[in-house]
Amino acid sequence: MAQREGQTTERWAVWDRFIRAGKIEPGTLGPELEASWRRCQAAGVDPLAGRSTMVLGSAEFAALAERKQDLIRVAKPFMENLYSLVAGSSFVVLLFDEQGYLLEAVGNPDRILASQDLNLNKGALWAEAEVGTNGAGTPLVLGRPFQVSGAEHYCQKHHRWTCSGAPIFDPRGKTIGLLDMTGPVDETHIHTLGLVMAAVEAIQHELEVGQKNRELRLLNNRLSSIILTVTDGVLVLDVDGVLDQINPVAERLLGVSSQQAAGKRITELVRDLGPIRELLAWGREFLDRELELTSGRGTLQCVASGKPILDEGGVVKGAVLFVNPINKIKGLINRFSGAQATFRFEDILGQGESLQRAVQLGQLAAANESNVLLTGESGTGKEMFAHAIHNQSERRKGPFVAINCGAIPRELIASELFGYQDGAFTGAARGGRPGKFELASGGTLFLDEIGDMPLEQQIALLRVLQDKTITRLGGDRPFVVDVRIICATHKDLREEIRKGTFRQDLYYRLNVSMIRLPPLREHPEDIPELLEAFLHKFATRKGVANLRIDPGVSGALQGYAWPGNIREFQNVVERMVHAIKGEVITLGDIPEEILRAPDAAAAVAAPAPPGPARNPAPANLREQLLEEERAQIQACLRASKGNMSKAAQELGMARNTLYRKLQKLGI
Ligand SMILES: Nc1ncnc2c1ncn2[C@@H]1O[C@H](COP(=O)(O)OP(=O)(O)OP(=O)(O)O)[C@@H](O)[C@H]1O
Repeated sequence: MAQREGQTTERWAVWDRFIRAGKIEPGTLGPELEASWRRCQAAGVDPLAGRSTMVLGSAEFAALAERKQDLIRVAKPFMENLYSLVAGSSFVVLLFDEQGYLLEAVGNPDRILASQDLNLNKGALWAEAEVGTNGAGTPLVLGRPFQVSGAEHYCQKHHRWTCSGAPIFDPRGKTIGLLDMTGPVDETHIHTLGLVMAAVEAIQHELEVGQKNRELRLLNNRLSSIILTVTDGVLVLDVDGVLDQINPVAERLLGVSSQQAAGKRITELVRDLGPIRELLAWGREFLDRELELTSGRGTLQCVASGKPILDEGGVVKGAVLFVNPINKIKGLINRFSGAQATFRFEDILGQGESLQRAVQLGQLAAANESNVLLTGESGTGKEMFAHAIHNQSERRKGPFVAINCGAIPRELIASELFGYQDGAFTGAARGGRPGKFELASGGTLFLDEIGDMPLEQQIALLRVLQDKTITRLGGDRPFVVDVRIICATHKDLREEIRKGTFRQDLYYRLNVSMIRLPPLREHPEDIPELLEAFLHKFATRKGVANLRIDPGVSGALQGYAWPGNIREFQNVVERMVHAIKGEVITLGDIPEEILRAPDAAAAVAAPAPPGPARNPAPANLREQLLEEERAQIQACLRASKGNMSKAAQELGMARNTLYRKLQKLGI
């Protein structure tokens, strides 16, 4: 005690010398204290005062306390704990904010301080520049724990105290407050600062845990809302394969609520457990594997991906499965691969009898489920009919999948049609792949160029048509498929049967409804309508309005045999629209090769459709054109019963021009 008093007196002498003469003998004061005193001096702190004059009003303090509520809530129990160690003494435990405003006090500050009226109240500022070197303001300036005892305080009125303060930091190292223990100077003990530091450590830890908990709650909320809103079925498993949680989509797929599912084993729900076992045992994730889920409504084929849940050490703690019914995937594939029927019967142009007969048969076929065989030359509209039949059938909401049997290498047809299992052959995609039959399930499969299908695939196709099941290449289980077949061919299948390249039994299976599409040369009466429609289509695309057709153009086109049928016709019209300069399509715009063709030349010379056979009557082009013009004018004159004005108007020319032409053409 005598030694401490001695120290106090000595310190007081140092202080006194400094206050009076601004001098400190070397080695008589620690460097932090010396620097602090000099700061106080420079700030003009009155060494004889020491009363806080910066006190927050009640509203300001309420706002500050609200901002600091987390700190106060967490620190308070630790302050009480600290106080309990010195209860009965005159110590107080004080909590400040990062600027030095007093936030909270435990113990009774008045007992040692009130008599001095120093304003150690909540909301009072105890920064160094306000009340000189002290156990709150100075550690805040230093940024580390610090003890100020007796005459180490810059203001004399504080010389009766000992203050031990330690700043409180947030996890990123930012000062957020300060904890201080203040008591009578004669009870100064270096351990007091240690106690304060330990309490600060605990407060910081608690704040960090609170922050982490808040972050975890937020993360958990985010994850929950993702799981609740994703369109995949999500199943969360523990490491033993027991369901922890499922999302609403999985509830629908499995036909059970999340509560009913919790606790179930995945073994009760999935047939082929291979990938899930590896996932839970080794954390080996998998992507887009096919799984069969046993739901309340039976077996559901799904595509699933699995991810392990790992702890920090990389140990598997569970797994998440994302599942989608395979039909949904197929629907998406079909949508984005264009596997949709675009045409309807309304899009099929032509009122000619032969075409209309085909349309009627097509509409009949759409009304039932029987297989359809479309025959006809290339470009006659077989695929268009297949679309239209699908779109008018009960299956219109299902997929329309087309495959051209003539365009796929023979050895790939089977895998294209029936799909294959994982590892079925070298080069097969991992996880296997569904075939067109599976993709078309619930809809229509259009087998184009069926006449080109190799015999061995014809046998397989026949089997599918009989059993309504398919087995993937390399697979051992047959799947039920619900597919309507529409076939098309430009070949004469009876002839192919005779040659032995097409199976008769398959022919009868497919040929339940046979629709023959006439070649265009058999319905040239539809050419004006087709011409009008295609011209309009391509002119609109080109941005040309009011495109007109010269008389005679239709007739010339009607005369050509169109071996490529409506497709060829459409292409020619497109070329003509691209080539024209003005707004009128004239005979001169028709491509040479069409006008030169024997049939067209004959038609121009004597435009009298229809009929498949034409007399070839080659003539030079100029003469043909003149002949055509002559025929048109004569027809107009007949129609107007010799009325020149009416005929000229009909022909789109002035009366004088018509007279001139009559003369020139010798009419
Ligand atoms: N009656 C029609 N009305 C309008 N456009 C048609 C008509 N018939 C065919 N087309 C058009 O002709 C083109 C060829 O038709 P589509 O592909 O259906 O013929 P296809 O008989 O299946 O030919 P291929 O045997 O060569 O595959 C398409 O652009 C189609 O839109």
